[in-house]
This record gives sequence, structure tokens and C-alpha cells, in this order.
Amino acid sequence: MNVLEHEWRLEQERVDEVTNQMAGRMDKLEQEVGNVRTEVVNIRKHFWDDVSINVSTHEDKAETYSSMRQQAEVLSERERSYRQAAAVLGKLKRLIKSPYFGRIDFKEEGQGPEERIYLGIASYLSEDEQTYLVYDWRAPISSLYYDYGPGAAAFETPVGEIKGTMSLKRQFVIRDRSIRLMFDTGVTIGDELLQQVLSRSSDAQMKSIVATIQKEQNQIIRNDRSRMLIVQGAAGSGKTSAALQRVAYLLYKHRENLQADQMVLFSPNPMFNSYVSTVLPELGEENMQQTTFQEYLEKRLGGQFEVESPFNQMEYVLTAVKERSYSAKINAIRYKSSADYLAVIGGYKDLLKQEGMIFKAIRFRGRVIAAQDIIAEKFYSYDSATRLPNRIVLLKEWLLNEIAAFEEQEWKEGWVEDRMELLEPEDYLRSYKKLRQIQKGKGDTFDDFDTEKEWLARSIVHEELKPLIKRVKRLSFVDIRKLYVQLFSNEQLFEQVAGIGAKPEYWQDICRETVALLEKSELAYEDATPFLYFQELILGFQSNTSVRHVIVDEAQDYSPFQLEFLKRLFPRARMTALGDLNQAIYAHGSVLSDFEPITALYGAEQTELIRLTRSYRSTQQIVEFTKGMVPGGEAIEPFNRSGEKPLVTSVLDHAQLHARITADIKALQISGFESIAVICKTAAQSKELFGELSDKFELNLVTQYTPTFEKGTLIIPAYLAKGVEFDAVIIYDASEEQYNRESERKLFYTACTRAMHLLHVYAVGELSPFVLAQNPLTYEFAPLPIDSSSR
Ligand SMILES: Nc1ncnc2c1ncn2[C@@H]1O[C@H](COP(=O)(O)OP(=O)(O)OP(=O)(O)O)[C@@H](O)[C@H]1O
Repeated sequence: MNVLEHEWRLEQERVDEVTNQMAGRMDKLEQEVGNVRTEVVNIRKHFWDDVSINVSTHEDKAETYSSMRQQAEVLSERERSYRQAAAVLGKLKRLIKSPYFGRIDFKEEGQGPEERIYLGIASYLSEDEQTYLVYDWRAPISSLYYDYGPGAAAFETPVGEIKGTMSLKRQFVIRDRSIRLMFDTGVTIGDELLQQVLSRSSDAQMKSIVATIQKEQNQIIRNDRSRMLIVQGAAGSGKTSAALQRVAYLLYKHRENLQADQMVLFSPNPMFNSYVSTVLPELGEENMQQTTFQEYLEKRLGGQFEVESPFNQMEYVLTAVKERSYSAKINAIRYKSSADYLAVIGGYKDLLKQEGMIFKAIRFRGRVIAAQDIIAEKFYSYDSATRLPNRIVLLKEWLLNEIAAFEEQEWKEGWVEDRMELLEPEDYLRSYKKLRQIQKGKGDTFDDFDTEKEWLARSIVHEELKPLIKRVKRLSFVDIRKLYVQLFSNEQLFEQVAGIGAKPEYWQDICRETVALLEKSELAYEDATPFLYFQELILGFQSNTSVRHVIVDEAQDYSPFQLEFLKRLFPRARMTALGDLNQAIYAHGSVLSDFEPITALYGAEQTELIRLTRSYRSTQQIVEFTKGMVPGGEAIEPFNRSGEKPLVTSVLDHAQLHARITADIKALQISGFESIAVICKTAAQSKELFGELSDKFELNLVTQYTPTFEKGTLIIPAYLAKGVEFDAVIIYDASEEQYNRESERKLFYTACTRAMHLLHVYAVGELSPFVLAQNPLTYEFAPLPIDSSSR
């Protein structure tokens, strides 16, 4: 038997020993969980049997109360034990099949013997609770595994750095309690293991990467210093993966005072949310909150406006190039997402402190309770040093008093009497009964016809005024919409806050379009965040102080407005912003194209930037082909995993394109590719292609409303494929006509970088310059067929 075989046998013996112990503990726990469950059920069933109820005297009442409390405490203690035992059992069920994935032998400088440390997804102690048989991958000592190879090594603990020497680093793949693979590794965590992991086929759900976290990713996961952590990473470099393991790490490190629902992930679309939702549960943690920025905007503005979705905006940007209003729209999008416009909104708010607020008159049945100018006058009579939102609150109180004073008189009006006569007998009776109850409480008698009539009249007025009072309480007397419109309809005002010459190109068109949409109660996507931001500056920010950590994926697609908004919305949270400049596909450009706005959010001293340049998703051949498409791409390093070169095929027309793609999909399915995506440029193109191909095989069309990510063959617009990956990618039409403008470069790059193992690019006619510019050695080329009979 050679050394390796001998070692393998010893390790398997240990696996057997540890998992046998686990099995023993699970048996005990299962029994315990069963017993506690029965107890809980019994206590609930007989709760009142053991409580002595006697309320005759004061003492008896106190005794009854204390006996009830005791019983409730017993119940909640038992429920707690049940939950705890069930959680441990759940953890063991996950651990037993694959108790650990790594081992390091480490000797601390100047301290006792060398220690063997085994790492798994959770820690596991020996029966006597003295020895860690498995360390949680998030324990301080576990970082040795990710940061060092054999040799001098050190790790941070809450009490300082511990130095020592690592003599062995070993990796395992254990399935069903048996070692399937075992490697002794160098500094990078086992290329062999990573090779294995990365050559798997893609999945409908993202996988955890704890066994193969790379050193630079570990820096992201364990970074707990900065208020803002920015990760700029190449496509497929593991930004999302690192962020999710980071959530798990933070939940572990701060388990005493951080819960999963205090962390929020902002994703690019709902489908992505479903794609990543299993990673944390796989690691034994509860999921964090997940949302999209659009969902938040809908929640806040959906009642007032029809808010355009970012995908509809994107569809317009990609398809309407030839429309007359196109350039104006693009300029509007850019300007309204810019730091300049953010400053304009801030300046406008400052101006409104002094003058210019617009209110809606408070009217009731056509009569004015408080006129616009009176409200404005009242507003500006408050101390100008008081913040706008506080002045609005004072104004609200004043208006409510005005309404109350109005109500005091209104019941005498003729319409009330008319209304009373129309009351149905049941309504009358109900009011009468209610009134009697109230009178009884006051100790008065109620027998006077006039009092009854007055009361009834007052209650009619009060009911009628309720909706108005509600609107005032919601502060809808502030005419935010008109105030916002002013910026685009009052040139002098705009110049006053923005300065002369600050207007973007196509200003007149932008103004016309903005006003027209708002009048129809529609809000373009580029206006939605500025509008909400402006509203909150005036009415006060709604903030969520319980959230402690915000993770923004695809942060390059967020405007400075949106980031500023998130900062204000979660004032007590730290932020992790993950992005890739080269995937900034929205027309408003990218915050990360210039780190300024994002760094400025919390200031340079509270901000850290980590770059990831190694790409893990795609084969070396795919990375070599795609990296040349984007500026700075030369810094992207492929992981050493080999595959076929991307295949670029030119076809004559769409009929031929469809025939080729159909044949390609069939061949890929036969070769066993489980997830195949045909990536189109737009939703419109995807829908059309789906119409062409859907009767040929099982096919799914992904739209902005698709809630979950499925395996199989699908058609998807490029911008919805962000963040996800497929075994094989077919680019629908990489022709010059489709991908030519500079703004389409990043979209094309994003589409191509979704491929893990295989990339096939088709084009009708002339190839896109983004393909032509690549080194011809990085791809295979099938030129235009001369003979169209090959169709
Ligand atoms: N350390 C790792 N071990 C194993 N797999 C990894 C590792 N890092 C990344 N991967 C894999 O690489 C792929 C890409 O990872 P991920 O989606 O997190 O990258 P990303 O940077 O967010 O990509 P993109 O910006 O292109 O959406 C995933 O399949 C992920 O599981």
C-alpha cells in the first residue's frame, strides 16, 4: 500500500468514526425531539387543566395570573428546547453525508503540539464537548485554509493575530460518508478540486462555494471593517458567490446580535432572486431578505403612478434607435441619473425652504377649508431654521385643527339634514345604539330629540370628512407632483437651482416629455428614483433602522440617486456593492465607471475596494475570446479549465439562422447539455424566436416576469441573463446590425460571458465589430455558406 492509500484509509476511518458518532447523536436527538414535541402538544392541549382559575378576591386573581404565567413559561421553554433540538438535528442531517471538506495541520508558534483541524459547513464537538471534531468554515482558525498553503501562516482572532506553521493542507470530497476524492494542496485551494467543481453542469440554483473559496474571495467574505465594501470583479469571478458566503459569515460572526432578516440583497431581477435563494439554506442559515430596486419603487410609488420598469426602458433604448425622440430620451436618462441632477434636486429643496412650495387647497363639498395661498403663507410663517419635513408636520397639525373647526360648524348645514332624511332605518338604529353606548359611558341620559339629531348630524359630517382627514395625515396636501413638474416647466426656476448653462442637450424635448408623462400619472424609470428622493427630502425619509447590512448586486447599474437613496433608506446599515464596469448595460452609464460617486457615499476612509480578476465561470477558451471585447479585459485571467473554442457562424438570412440554431440545440441536447440558452438582444426578438422554435422542442421563454430560473432550453433577452449562467450559450444574431454601437458592447459581452462550457455565436451577414476585433485564434469561424442549398 502506498502512502496515499494508507492516508486515504486512515482518513476514511476517521470519517467513519465521526459520522458514527453523529449517527448516534442523531438517534438520541430524534428521540428527544419526538418526546419534546409530544410534551408541547400535551401542554397545549391541557393548558387550562393545570391552571387554577379563581377570581373571587384580589389575591385569588393574582394567584390565577401567576399560575397561568407559570404554565405559559413551561410551554415556551419546551417550545424553545424543541426548536433548538430540531435545529441541531437539521445541522447533523446536513453534516453526516459530508462532514467536512478540508484539513489543515497547524502548529502555533511556541505552543503545544500540532493540531489537526477539519473544516465543514458547521462545527461539531466530541461527546465530552472538549474537542472540535469539525470546525465551522467561518471560525477564525478556518481562514488559514483559505489564505495559506503549507509553510508559515497566521490568522486573526478577536484577541490578535496567531502565527504558526502549516504542515499539511488536504481537501476532500465526501459523499454519503465515503471519501470520493482527496488531494493535498498548495497555496491556491486545490486547482484539482476547483476543476472538478467548475466542470460540473450548471444548475437551476446557485451552489455554495465554501470548499473552494479562493484567497481573494476570502478577503471579501471576511471583511468586517469598512462601512462600504466595493467589489469590482470580472464576469464570473465569483462576486455574487462571495457576497452570499459573506452573508453566512457575518451571520455566524455576529450571531448574538444579527439575524438574517436584518440583511437585504438587492438583485437585478426576480428570477435572479430565485436563483440565489438556496445558497444560505444549503449552508444552514436562513435566507436574508431579497428584493429588487424596482419592487421597492413600485411599493412606494405604485399607488400614485404607473412606474416604467427598467426592462421596458432598456427595450426602448435597444429598439427605438430610429425614432425621432430617441436622442432626447437617451439624454434624459443620462441626465436624470447623474450626480448633477442629484445636486439640482438638493438645490431645489434648499430653495423651497425659502419660497416656492406648492400645496393643494383643502376642500370639502366644493367649499374651501384652507386655500392654497393661505396654506403656503402658514408654512412660511414657521421658523425658517426648522427642517422642511418638520414644518410639514406642523402644517399638518394646523390643517387638522382647521378641519376640526370646520366640522364644528358644518353639521348645521342643510345638506346634513337632507342626508339624515335619507338614512335607512338600519343606519339610524346603528347610530342610535352607538350614541347610547357613548352617552352611557359619560353617565348622561339620552332622551332629548334635539341632542340625538345634533349627534347624528355631527356623525354624518365626521364620516364624510374622514377621507379628507386621512389624506391630510398622509401629507397629500403637499403637491409634490406639481413641484417636480415645475423643474421642467419653469425655465427660470431650473436655471436658478441648476445654474445657467446646466441644461442638458435636448432640454425642450426632455421637458415636454417629462411633463406629458406626469400629467398622465406615468413615471419614466429615470424619473422614478429622483421623484421619490425629492418627495422624501420634503416630506421626510422613510427609513428602516433594523437593517444592518445591504448587499447590492450588479451595482454598476445603479445611479448615484439610487445609491444615495439606499444609504438614506438604511441609515444603520453597512453596504457591500458588487459590480463589473464591463457589464454596465443601462443607458444611464455606470456609477462604477467612475468610483467617485460610490466612494463619496460614505467617504473614502470608510470605503474599501477589492478587485477580482480571475474568472471561474467559463472555460479558458471562452474567457480568451470574451476578454478582448472590453476595455481593461487584458487583466482578466481565465481559470485553467479547458473546453472547445467558441464557434462563430455566419449565415445568409433568418431562415437559415433558425434552421442552424434548431439543429444546434438538438445536437447539444443529445450531447447531454442540461442548460442551453439562446440569448437574444431584446425581449421582442426573444418572443419572435420563441414563436419560430417553440413547436420544435421543449422550450421556455424568459421575460421580465419570469419568477424562477429553470434548467432546460430557454430563450432569454441578454439583459435578463445578468448574473446567471448556462452550460451552453447560443448568441442569436451577433451581426453588425444588432451589435454595433458602443453602448451595445457591454450587453454583448454580458451575453457571451454567461456560457460555462460552450459558446456558439451566429450572425446574419456581416459580423459585429465586437467579434471581428477579436484575435482570430481565439475562435473557430464557419464563414458564410456560398451555396444557400445548405439550408
Ligand atoms: N471559489 C469558487 N469555487 C467554486 N466555484 C466558484 C468559485 N468562485 C466562483 N465560482 C463559480 O463561478 C461561477 C460564477 O460565479 P458568480 O456568479 O458568483 O460570479 P459573478 O462575479 O457574480 O459573475 P457575473 O458578474 O458574471 O454575474 C459560479 O458558477 C460559481 O459557482
